Amino acid sequence: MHDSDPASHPSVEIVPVDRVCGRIRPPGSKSLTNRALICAAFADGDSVITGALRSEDTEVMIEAIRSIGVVVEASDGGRHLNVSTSGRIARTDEIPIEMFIANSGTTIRFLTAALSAFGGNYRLHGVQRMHQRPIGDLVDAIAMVIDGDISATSPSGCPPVVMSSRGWQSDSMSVAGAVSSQYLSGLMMAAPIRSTANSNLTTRINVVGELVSRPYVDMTAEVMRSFGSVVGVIDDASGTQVAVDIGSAGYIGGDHSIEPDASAASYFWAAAAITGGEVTVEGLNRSAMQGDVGFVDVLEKMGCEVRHTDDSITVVGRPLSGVDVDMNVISDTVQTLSMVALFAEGPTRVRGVAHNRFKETDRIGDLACEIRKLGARVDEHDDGLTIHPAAHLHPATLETYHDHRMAMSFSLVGLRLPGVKILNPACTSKTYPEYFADLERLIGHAHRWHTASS
Ligand SMILES: O=C(O)C1=C[C@@H](OP(=O)(O)O)[C@@H](O)[C@H](O)C1
Ligand SMILES: C=C(OP(=O)(O)O)C(=O)O
Repeated sequence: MHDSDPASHPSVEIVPVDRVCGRIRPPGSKSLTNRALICAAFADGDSVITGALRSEDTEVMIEAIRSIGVVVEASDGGRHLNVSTSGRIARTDEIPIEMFIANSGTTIRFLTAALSAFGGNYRLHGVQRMHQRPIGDLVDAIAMVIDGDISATSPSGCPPVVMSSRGWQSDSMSVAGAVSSQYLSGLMMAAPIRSTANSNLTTRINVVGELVSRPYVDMTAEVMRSFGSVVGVIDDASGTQVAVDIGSAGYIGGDHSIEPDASAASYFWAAAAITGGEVTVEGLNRSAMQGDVGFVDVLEKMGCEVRHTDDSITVVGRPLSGVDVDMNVISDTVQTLSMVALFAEGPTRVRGVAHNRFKETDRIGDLACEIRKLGARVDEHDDGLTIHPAAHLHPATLETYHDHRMAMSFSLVGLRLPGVKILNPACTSKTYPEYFADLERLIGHAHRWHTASS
C-alpha cells in the first residue's frame, strides 16, 4: 500500500494552506456513468463509454450487469468501458441471481426497475446502511405493473429487494417522488427495456406529489435520448406535477463520453471560496447535464466571483456572506456549502433537503453533530439546517459515518483550521477514491496521515 493510501490510515489531517489556486479535472460523473451502464447493458449493439468513473458505486453496477451476461471490459484505469450485450444477456427464471450493491442508491434503484422490466429472479442487497435506505415507493410502483412478485424485505420498505418477474403488463404507472428522484429515473430507464420485450406503446409514468432532485430526471431523459430513446418530461401548467412519456423504441448501443463529476467539483470550488484562492474545474460548463454545477451560483451569491467558459468553471474566493438557500435540486452539495458557511459573515440557512436524511447517512442530523464539534452553533430543521459561524472554530476529530461526502467536505475546514482530523478517509472510495491525492496535488503539499484514530 502507498503511504498516502486512505485505506491504510484510520484518519487524515489536512495541513492548512494560504490560498488554494490551480486547475483540476475531477473524475467522471457517478450519475452519468451508472445511467450509461444501464442503457448500454440493455441496448441493441455494443457501446463504448469514455471518461467513466471507477469507484465503488460504478463497480457494483458493473458487477451486477456482468452477472446477467453483459460483457464489460475496462481499460485506462476504468475510464474506458466497452459494453457488449449482443446475444449474451440472459434472463433466468430459476435460481435467484444475487447482486451485492454495497451502498449505491443509483445502482439498486436503477437495477430494481430495469430488472423488473427485463424479467427473471433476483435478490439485490447491500451493506447495513443500504438496508435502512428507503426503496418502498419504487417497489410499490413496480408491484402495480409487474407480471410476478416484488418486495423490499427490511422493515419500512428497505432492501434487500426480492423479485420474480416476467416483465411489466401495463403502459401506465405512478410513483412517488418526495423521498428520491432515483425511483422515477429508474422506471424511466426501464421503460424501453420493457417496450422492446412486450409492447409497441408509449409508457406513461405519473409522479404523485412532490418530486425532489429534479435535475437528475432531466439528466436521465438526456442520457436515454443519447441511446435512441424518445422521452418527454411534462410539467403541468401549475408546475407542481410531473409526468414522463417514453416511446417504445429500445436502446441502441453507441459511443458515450461522461462529464467530470460536478458534485466532486464542488469541493474544489469551495476550497477556492474559503481560502480566497482561485480554482478552475475543467470539463464542465453552465449547460452540463449535471444540476450540481448550480453550486457555483450559491457561491456567487455568497460573494465569490465565478467565471464560465465553454469548457471550464472558475471560482475566485472573496469575502463571504451567509445565504438563505433552497438546495432541493443540488442536495449532494449541502455538506460542501455547510463548510463554506463556517467561514462566512452571518448565518446560512439551507432549506428544501428533508430527503438528505435518507442518503449514505442522515445528512442533516449527523452533519449538524459534527459541525458542532468545531465550535459553531447549528440549528437543525426538518428540511435542513442553519449554521451560525463562530468567531473561533476549534480543532476536532470528525466522524464520517461511511459517507464519502462527509470526508470530502470536512477536508475543506482543514484547509483553514489546523488540527482537524477526519476519520475513515477511505470512505471516499464510494465515488472518488483518489480524492485526497487530487486535493494534495491541487494545494501543493501533503496531508498528515495518522495510524491511530485520534
Ligand atoms: O439520480 C442520481 O444519479 C442521483 C440522484 C440524487 O438522489 P435523490 O434523488 O435521492 O436526491 C443524488 O443525491 C444522488 O447522488 C444521485
Ligand atoms: C446520495 C448519494 O448517492 P446514492 O444515493 O447514489 O447512494 C451521493 O453520492 O451523495
